[in-house]
Order: sequence, then C-alpha cells, then structure tokens
Amino acid sequence: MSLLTFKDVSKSYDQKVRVIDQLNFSIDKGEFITLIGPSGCGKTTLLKMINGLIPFNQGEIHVKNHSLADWNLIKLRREIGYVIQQIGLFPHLTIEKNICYVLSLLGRDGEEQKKRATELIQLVGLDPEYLSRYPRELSGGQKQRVGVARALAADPDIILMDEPFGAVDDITRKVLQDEMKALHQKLQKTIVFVTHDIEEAIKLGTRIVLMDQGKIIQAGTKEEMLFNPTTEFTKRFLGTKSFNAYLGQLPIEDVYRPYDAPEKSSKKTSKKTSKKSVPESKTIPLTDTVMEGIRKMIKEDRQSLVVINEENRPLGEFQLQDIQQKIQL
Ligand SMILES: Nc1ncnc2c1ncn2[C@@H]1O[C@H](COP(=O)(O)OP(=O)(O)OP(=O)(O)O)[C@@H](O)[C@H]1O
Repeated sequence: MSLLTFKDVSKSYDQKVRVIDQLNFSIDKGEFITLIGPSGCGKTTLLKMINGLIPFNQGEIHVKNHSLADWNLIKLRREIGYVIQQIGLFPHLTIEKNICYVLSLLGRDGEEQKKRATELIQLVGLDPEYLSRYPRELSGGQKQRVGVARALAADPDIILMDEPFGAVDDITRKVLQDEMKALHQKLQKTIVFVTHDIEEAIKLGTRIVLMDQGKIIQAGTKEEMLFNPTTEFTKRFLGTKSFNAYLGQLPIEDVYRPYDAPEKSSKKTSKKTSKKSVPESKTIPLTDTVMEGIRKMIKEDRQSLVVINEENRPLGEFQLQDIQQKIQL
C-alpha cells in the first residue's frame, strides 16, 4: 500500500530553475528509503515537501491517500516524525519535556507523557535517568537518540530523517545506524532518510533512491543499484565503496548453502548437519558478514568455509559463488 505518492511534482525557488523536476514516485508502508545524490540535487527540498515545510509549484503529493492540499498542515506535521542533524532540542526543557513536546501539544496527560518518555528513551538505548537532564548535559550521539525518541513520540507512521547522524563521530554513527536499522525492523515504520554517505544508504535502505538535478535517476534495492545500474551516473555515483558496504552488511546466513537444503544450491550435497567440530580456521559463524567470510578465505587460502552456529555445530557451506544467488535479478 502506498503511503506517499508524488505525481508530476516540480519545485522552483526562483521560478527559473526546477530543483525538483516532474518527479513521480511512490513509497510503500514499511519501506526504509535512503535518498542519495550530489549536493544540491534536491534531497532536502523533497523531504521537506512531504511534511509541507516547503510548498511546491506543480503536481500533487499524497500522504496516506490524501492530497497535501487537503491536509491540515499542523495535524500533518504531528503525524510525521522529523529528525534533523543538530537535532534542535529545546535547550530550556528537560529531555522528558523534549520527547513529549508533541504529546503535550496533543493534550495528553502528564502521567501518560512520563510513561511514554520512559518507554521511548529505553527504546533508543538510553537510561531513563537521562529524562531529567537538559540537552547541554548530553553528548552529540545521545542528543541524536533523543531526537529519534522525540520523532517517535506520537507513534507516527512516517518518519523523515535529514542526515540525522551527519554530525556525530564515525564510531557513534555506526552504532546509531545499527540501532536505527533494528528499530525499523521492530516498529515497521516508513522512513525516508536523506544522507550524503553511500555506505549508510546501502546499510539502511530497503530501497535506495538516487537523485540528480531534481530527478530520480534510479531507485531500487541495493542489489538492483549495485548489480544492475541502469545509467553510467548510478555506476559512478555508487563506486566501489558501496560494494564493500554491501558485502560488509550481508550476513553469511543470507547466502550460505545449508547441508539439509540441497534444493537451494545447484550442487547437490548429501552431508547432514553434523555434531563433529571443525577446526576454527575452516569455519565462519552464521552471524558473520560475507565480507568477514571473504577475509577469512583469503587469510586461510580456502575456497570454502564451514558455516557454524553458536554451539560450533556445522550447518552448511559458504563459497563465493553462493553470493550469485542473492544478486540474481
Ligand atoms: N530556500 C531556498 N531558496 C533558494 N534556493 C534554495 C533554497 N533551498 C535550497 N535551494 C536550492 O535548491 C537546490 C536544492 O537544494 P537542497 O537543499 O534540496 O539540496 P540537497 O540535495 O539536499 O543538498 P545537500 O546534499 O547539499 O544538503 C540547491 O541548488 C539549493 O541551492
């Protein structure tokens, strides 16, 4: 079901250059869209048009089957979570009050607000003791977490995020990305996430949208974008870094050949799950990534590895060619 639809949408700030150029696109419920493209291609403009922060000149945007023209914009913004870089928490309000800001506007009572704030702060990985602090008493990464909690407060179906982790250090950014990915899987919200960072786009997006000069150049899954680029621009823009990012987040679990599922592979294997342990140099844990598998193969000079579970039980085999099945388009 489409939650957001753009029909022939154009936007110009100066009535000359179209920064969004006849855009047609739909986003389904539960998707995690990562929006990438060169600086100035229109990503932020597109995002802000969704919650009515930026008006457009032509076309129609539908949110939950209603044209933006029919929405009360204040109501719309309360129904769409919005997270930006340098999150813009209110400095004079406690973290609890910041998180509950929208709830207080919606007239929810104090007890309910407190309960929700406690629930949300834990959801984003912070101790409830932070609720009584002020934003200045938090690190950059912690503030971004509060920003995510605040965006979730009124339980919106849609969350817009504009480079939310752009201003935090690399290590914190990776942690926040992992948390965001887990939150999306848990809550099944529809997320539109603008980023400059291709690795972040590959890691988080269930669909990646590549823009240039106000147009969508290509949109697709990471496999489609990486292994079936429809334009030279896509190929150049994604570059080799994105392959590393892809293999670095692809779990062995998604590609290996289990011993007891020969139909998954072209090569028949009659071996059954065995309890015998295999030397560590020949194995790879199920939860490791394909990139870690490749590293191990190179280090140990092996063509294949035995995939093991937490109890070191062999479950199947991993070879490079197994990735092919995953990327068949
Ligand atoms: N308020 C404004 N008035 C006039 N022009 C604007 C305004 N905001 C953005 N622009 C122009 O519109 C174009 C698209 O800007 P936008 O911020 O949407 O791009 P972006 O892809 O998000 O860029 P970046 O990745 O650098 O943040 C740019 O050329 C920008 O200069």
